[in-house]
Order: sequence, then C-alpha cells, then structure tokens
Amino acid sequence: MADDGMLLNFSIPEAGLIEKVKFKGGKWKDRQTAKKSAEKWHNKATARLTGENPVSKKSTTNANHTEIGERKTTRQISPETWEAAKEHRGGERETKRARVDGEFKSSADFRPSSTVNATEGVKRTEERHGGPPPKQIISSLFTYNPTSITKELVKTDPKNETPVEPSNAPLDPKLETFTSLGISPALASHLLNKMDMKAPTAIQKAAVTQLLKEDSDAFIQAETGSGKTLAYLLPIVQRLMELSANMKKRKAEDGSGVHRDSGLFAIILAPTRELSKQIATVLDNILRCAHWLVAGTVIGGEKKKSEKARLRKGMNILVATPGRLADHLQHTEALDVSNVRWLVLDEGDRLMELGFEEEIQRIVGNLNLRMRATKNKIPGLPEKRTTVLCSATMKLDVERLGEISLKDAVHIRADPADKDRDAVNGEDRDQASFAPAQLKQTYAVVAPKLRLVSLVGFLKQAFRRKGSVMKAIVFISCADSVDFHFDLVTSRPEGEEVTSPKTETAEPEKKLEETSSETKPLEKKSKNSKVIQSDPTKLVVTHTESPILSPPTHTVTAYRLHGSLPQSLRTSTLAHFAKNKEASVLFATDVASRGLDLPNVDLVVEFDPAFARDDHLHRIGRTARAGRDGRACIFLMPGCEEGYVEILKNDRKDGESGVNIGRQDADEILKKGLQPAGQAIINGKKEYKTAYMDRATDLQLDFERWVLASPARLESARRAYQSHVRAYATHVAAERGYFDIKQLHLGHLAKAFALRERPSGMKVPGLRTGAGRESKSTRGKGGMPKDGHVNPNIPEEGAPGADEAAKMRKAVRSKEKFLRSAAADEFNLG
Ligand SMILES: Nc1ncnc2c1ncn2[C@@H]1O[C@H](COP(=O)(O)OP(=O)(O)OP(=O)(O)O)[C@@H](O)[C@H]1O
Repeated sequence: MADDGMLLNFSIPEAGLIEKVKFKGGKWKDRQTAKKSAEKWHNKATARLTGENPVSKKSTTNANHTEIGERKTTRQISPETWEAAKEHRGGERETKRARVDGEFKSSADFRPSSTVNATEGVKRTEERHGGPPPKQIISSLFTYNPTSITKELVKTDPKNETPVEPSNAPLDPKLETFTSLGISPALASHLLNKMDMKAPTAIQKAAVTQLLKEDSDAFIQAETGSGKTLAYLLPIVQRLMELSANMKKRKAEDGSGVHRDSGLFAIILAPTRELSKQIATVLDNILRCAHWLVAGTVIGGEKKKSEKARLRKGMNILVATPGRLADHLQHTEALDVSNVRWLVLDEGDRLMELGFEEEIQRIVGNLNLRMRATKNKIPGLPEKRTTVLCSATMKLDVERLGEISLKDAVHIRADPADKDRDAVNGEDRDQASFAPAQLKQTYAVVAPKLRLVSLVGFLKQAFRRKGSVMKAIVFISCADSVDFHFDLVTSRPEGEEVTSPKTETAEPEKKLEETSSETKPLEKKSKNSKVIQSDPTKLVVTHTESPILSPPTHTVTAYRLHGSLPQSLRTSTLAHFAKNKEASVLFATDVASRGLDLPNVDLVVEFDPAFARDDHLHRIGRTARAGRDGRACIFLMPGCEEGYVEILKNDRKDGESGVNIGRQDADEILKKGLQPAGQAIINGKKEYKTAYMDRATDLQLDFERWVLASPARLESARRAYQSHVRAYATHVAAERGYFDIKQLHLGHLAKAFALRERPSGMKVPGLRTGAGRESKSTRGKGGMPKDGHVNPNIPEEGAPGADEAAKMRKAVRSKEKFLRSAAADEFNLG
C-alpha cells in the first residue's frame, strides 16, 4: 500500500516477477555457471518481493556462519530449520533444534559406525556437563579463507629434471670397500653376506678411518639415514676383535681371547628405549661374526633385578639410556666400568633436549674416576678412553654436551668439502645440517578450515595406487591430536564389526587410563574432577585398518604412537609398523622423529610443522634413507606460515635455488584425493569441475556429525584442538615469525577438528597432563610466548583505521583469554 492511500492490486505472474534471462553462446560450462548464479539471484529477488524464505528454495552451499542447531544431511536447509534459525535469532517461540537423521547420504567414502544421531550425542553431552549445548557454527569450507602469498618456486618439467645424486647412499663398491678402511676381511664379508652391505657410506668411510687410526675423541655429524650407527659400531667391534686376537696370541691367563668376563669395554648411550633397542639389534647382527663378544642393554622398562643379573653375568658392550645407567653405576656393584675405553653418545641433541645433561655428567665423572683407579690393565687395551658424540644436527646444546664429554675432539663429516663450503657461505650455514639430496620435498598451502579434509584427501591420493606408497608417517604436534586423528580415520562404516584381525589391543598401564576404539570411545583421565575411565577391561587400540583411507583394491592400516602410550605398546606398535609389508600410515608425535630406522617409509607428512628446524630435519629424515628415494610434504597455512618455505630452501645443500621443492594447494589436493579420475556421472548428472568442493563439504559434515554423535568423541576433539593450539605457541623463538599464534584463526581452526563451537565457549574437563616441550621459563602465561610480539599491522587507538583495529585488538584479546584459560596444564607432546 502506498502512503498516499492508493491501493495497488495486482497478481504475481506464474513465471515470477523478474524475467529469467536465457544464456546463449560460449562454452556449455560457462552457460551452466551463469544460469545457476542467475537462478540463485532470481530466487532471492523474488523472495524479497514476496516475503518468502529464500533458502528453502535453493541449496545454500556457501551459507557462511549459519548459527543454527544442526544441518540436514544434504546441504539444503529445510523450512523447519529455517524457522528454527529465525527463532534462534530472536523469534517468539522457543528455539527448536533441527532434526538430524544420522544417515550419511552423500559421501561414498566415509560413513560413521554410530547409530546414535548427532542430536542425541549433543543431548548426552548436555546431561554430562549439566548445561545447554553450545551454539553450533556450521561454516562453509570454501569461503572466507585467507589467500596464499606464495607461488610455485621453480616450475620445471619433470622430464627435464636432472636426476639428483643421493647424498647418504653407500659409496661405489668398486672404489671403496670396508676392508680398504681397515675392517678385517671376516667382518667385511659378514657385512656383505649377512647384512647386505657392499660398501661403506661416506660418513662410515670418514669415521671408521679416523677411529681406527687414533684414540682421540670425535664428533660425528652427518645427515639422517647416512649410517651413523655403523660408523661408530664398526671401529669398536673391529678394535675388540683385534684385542681378542692379541690376547690369544699372548696366551693370556686361560689361553683364550676376549669373552664376556673379560670386562666391559664400550658403552653406548641413547636418549630413548626405542633407539637403544634399535642399536642393540644392529650390534647383535654384527656380533654374529664374533660370537665371543657379548652385548647387553640396560634401558629400564623391566625389573632392575633382572638387569643386575645380566650385568653380573658379564658383557663387553653395553647399550643404555642415561638415567638407567646412572642408577646402576650408583647401586649395582657388579657393574665395573674401569675397562671402558669407548663411550658413545648417540643422538646428542636429543640427549640434551630430554634433560640428560646431569646424568651424563655423572656418568662421565664416574668413568674418569674408575679408570684412574684401575691397576690391572689388559694388555693391548688403549690407555685412553675415546668418547664419540653423534648427531645429525648441530645445536648449541650439542656443543654444551661436547664440552662435558669431549676433549680435543675431531669433527668428522661425510664430505670434507663441507667445512670449506661453510666457511664461504658464512655463519648461518656454518655447521648446518641438510636433508638428503634425493628427498623430494613439497609444501601444501591449506587454510585452517580445510586442513582436516585436505589431510584425508592427501592420504587417500597417496595410497590410491597399490604399491605407490608403502608406508607413511604423519607428524602431529601433540598426543591428544594424534589420538583424535587416529580415531577419526579408523572409524568403521555403519554396522561393520569392530574387531578385526589387524587390531592390536593391550591393557592400559596404571598411568594411562584410556581407551580408544569405535565401540569403546575415547575417555580420558580428568585431572580436576577425577572422572576417570578406570575400567580395566577397556583397551587401547594402537593399530587397525582405516576404512576411509583404504581404496577398493587394498587395505591401509593406521597406527598411532605418542609418549603417553605405555612403553610396551609403543614398542610393539613400532615393531608391527616396521614389519608390515602392506600399506600403512603412522600418526605420531615427535617421539617417532629421532633416529628410528623404519624400513620402506616412502612418505613423511608434517601435518603440524615441527617446533624447530632441527626437529623438522629429523622428521623428514625418516624417509630417503641410505640412498633410497623418499617424499616429504609439510602443511602450511596461508599467510605468515608460508615464510617457512625459506627454511625448506635451507634444508638443501644447493641452498637458495629451491629446486626440488614443489607447491600444492588445498584445491589441488582435494581434487586429486576426493574427485575420481575422469568425468563421472552422479545421480544422472555429469560431475562438474567443482565436484570436489561438494565432496569435501560432505566429508567435513560427516566428520562433524561423527564427533557430535558421542560425548567422548566431542571431548576428544576439543582436547585435541586445545592441546594443538597450546603446542602451536611453543615454536622456537627464531621461528615464531612464521608460526605467530596471534595470526591463528581459532574459529577456522576448530573446524579442522570437526568442531562446531566457538573456541571461547569450549570446556575440556581434565586435559591430559604431561611434560611440555619448553621449560616454563621460556613460556609466558597461558602457554603464550613470553616475548609474544604485538601485531605491527594493528593501528593504535585514534589512528586511521582505528575502528577496525579495535575489533582486531578485541579478537586478539579474546584469543589470549582463550589460550590462558586452556593452558592450565602443560600440553602433552610426547
Ligand atoms: N654401508 C651401508 N650399506 C647399505 N645400507 C646401510 C649401510 N650403512 C647403513 N645402512 C642402512 O642405512 C639405514 C640408516 O642407518 P642409520 O640408522 O645408522 O642412520 P643414521 O645416520 O643413524 O640416521 P639418523 O640420523 O636418522 O639416526 C639403516 O637401514 C642401515 O641398515
């Protein structure tokens, strides 16, 4: 009705108020796109005129931040939902939550097993926490994402790429042999025939020559997978074999050579039990050609009594963890170290990182003291002890370890030219360590909202062709997040049996009261409320098949590994993963990054970038070992994180050129991983080029529903998210410019954990406790870096653009508040 009293009375034509345009000419695809957007606009405009609900007419794929109860399984919002949303925004009636049928209509790839629908899950959460469920935010995956600032560094045609010579491979057996380094023919033929080692690697050549020639201390530095273990073991075994032969010649006491009672001659210290066991296995393999030499381990994890009994029986080479050895030195009389002439500190930087400085000081002091007190010297035994420090990377704390343990040490490197090159390249690259040259590195630029689906897409693509990727390791920043991702990818389709022959379970140890399987969802210890899942029948699953990652042709097994798992489980999981000859993927924290020699790992994914460059080098070093090929991909978020490409360039000896560093973005990953090759016909329609977006959206919604369907999963997702954010704040100061916590979009990131809640309203009862990565002194309140810098892009109050700035400041403040509230405990990285 018009203001002047005139009454307008006309009917709406059937075709609508606004005439529809016909599109002619051009490509069919362009016409379709134009038609669709015109239709959308037409519906909206008609609805505005008629006062109808526009969304009920048309799909709302791009509806951003729809604060409503729950979305239907298809991406259309029903009239009831629309009503509910209207009421939610201040309508008169009581807010209704939209119904969800819990059915997975759209994704062929992923269907959760639970028959519990999302609304019931939320209700149960509500009962548990005694309050209304938090508002749900269902945002589109493909809108409001930050834009990337990097481009492909060097676009080379793969055909024109010159093959890169492996840098950690064994040398040419025609030119170099073990015997030419001074290794006895017996030992050399054992290496060849029983261990399939024809020639030494470059670091073995340098180290064996040096350590057989002189008794001076040494620092062995070489890239990952270059054979450092044999580089220090071979000279020790060779020298002991010579000692034994000499004793036989001299007809010592009982006329025999070295045997287990002759004394302990060498100690090898490694930072973890896993590594110690690995070294002990290599040593046992070598000693098969010198069976009179006996090796043993003291690494904890078993009763000290049995370790003492072994020490009493006698051994010539001991592999130990520092804590346990220091303990035995103090309390086990049978442990006589007066004859120890070789001390090896393997993975030196990790020994320091794990805080073994004091123990190592005690051990070195003890060895010095007992050596001086020795009266009965064995003829042929060196006068002086040789200490060898080993590391793939060189950090300040390795230098400190060197100060404690080494005297006038020789620096042994694989390529003697490295020193000269360092001198030319200046301080930054001095003593730098590099990734193996043959390793192919890529980085994936993925916005926070797209991280979860992109990871799944990436892995699906990697395992698509049988035999293309045998084993992959996905590095994740913290234990909670490992658990979440493992549980998600191992969820079973509806109605399928949970128990599978590939599922390994174990009773949890006292410290870890948790369970993680589809039927027995993740429930964890609550620190504050003591709501503890202490049912001893609950089991921990560490490996099982992953339906979502398995292509139709074969099965992919998923594993998980982190420091909060009981030692026995960690060991058996690693052993199982190492032996598995089928496609498998290990989700792990940095506990799997150092020294572990897992065969046939073709791909390393750094889903969460490492806390420091050295850790990154160790992680990617799990592949491309001993001259073999390997691939590594790091996920970076658009923006400041992309600056990390500089670090990737520095991984390479060739430096700045950036050759061999490829770039991918989320669209590319999703297209390859989720969209089948060729053009498919779905529901009678030809798939169009953005089909991957629909698939990704469906997958994301499936994940979100999976999380919502059980209170335990919801809790696990929240815990993973919060631990992840706190871990993010602990990147080393030098790299915080790339990983700036203040630039992190917490809301978007929540979507990567399949959460639909605001970060500020998230409550996690009883986060897992555990040692944080950095000491308290290096972290400020709430896990924020002490030197957390202020974003220079935010103008001061009163300055131009101050309104926007005020909003940004508010966002930053609430982010900090969230971090503080979430950081009551240390996050668990182990
Ligand atoms: N001379 C050789 N010929 C063939 N293979 C070898 C040789 N030396 C070592 N290897 C193999 O190379 C792999 C890596 O060896 P090792 O674990 O000692 O490397 P590393 O330098 O200690 O690596 P990291 O720094 O990651 O600990 C092992 O599988 C080992 O069997």
